[in-house]
Amino acid sequence: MQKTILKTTDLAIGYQTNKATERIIQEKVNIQLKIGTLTALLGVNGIGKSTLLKALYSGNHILKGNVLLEEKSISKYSTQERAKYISIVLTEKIPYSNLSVKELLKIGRTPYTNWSIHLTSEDWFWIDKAITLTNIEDLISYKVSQLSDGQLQRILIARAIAQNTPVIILDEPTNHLDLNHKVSLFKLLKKLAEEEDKAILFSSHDMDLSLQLSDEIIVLKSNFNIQGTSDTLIKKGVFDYFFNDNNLFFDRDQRRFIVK
Ligand SMILES: Nc1ncnc2c1ncn2[C@@H]1O[C@H](COP(=O)(O)OP(=O)(O)OP(=O)(O)O)[C@@H](O)[C@H]1O
Repeated sequence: MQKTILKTTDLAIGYQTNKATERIIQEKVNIQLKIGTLTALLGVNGIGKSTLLKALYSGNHILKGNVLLEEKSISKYSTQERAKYISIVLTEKIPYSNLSVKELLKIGRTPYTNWSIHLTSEDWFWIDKAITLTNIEDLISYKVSQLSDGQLQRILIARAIAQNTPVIILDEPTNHLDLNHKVSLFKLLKKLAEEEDKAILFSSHDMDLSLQLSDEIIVLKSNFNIQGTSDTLIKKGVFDYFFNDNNLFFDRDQRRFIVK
């Protein structure tokens, strides 16, 4: 039985639009992230995936309920303490473009080095491991500003691996990658989850690959959320009306969407 490291309890997420008004994006969200498990977060544009990911790693945008990391409320962790548990890979452009790739990877170790310039052998161990696992040896001396979007994506994932946290959260990690790199990234994340005992959660619009390669899937719909294996969710018909579009049909046998 895999250990649950992060879970939500009747979580409602959203935004304070003005002093008196809250805009609820999702509510009654009860999900779990388990060690050794690769979990995909799926849902149509604007349904609340990024908002949920932010709530999970930072405690922001929580309107009701709780996010529990190791049974303790996420808001009770200091930023530094939390960074030893959760690393995050976001889609937004990063403000480090003058750094070299190696310097960016060193930033992954700051929860342990406290911004000291002296890295220990353990710090170097994790940086080297991240470089090897993500296959970025040839990019190490590049400046971040010289990277393509797809290369930057891999470097940011390497930084998260260097941070060596039990939980890794990624917001649309495959969105700049070609099919070949998408598949190798999915396989890398799966390997990391299984062999390094990590709980990995990523949001994605790559439905077919997510259904094929994830251990668990969380689906957000309007006023509804559900978690399970892809087999369970397919059998329950969760994907049948996913897009609310008559041109798109989910073929349960082929486990993929087909354009009519
Ligand atoms: N700062 C904000 N204030 C108010 N509403 C916001 C804010 N940021 C996002 N939203 C709204 O929250 C909803 C969910 O947005 P979110 O970015 O979480 O969706 P998403 O599922 O990640 O979408 P996508 O797949 O398009 O990236 C959207 O309706 C969006 O307009």
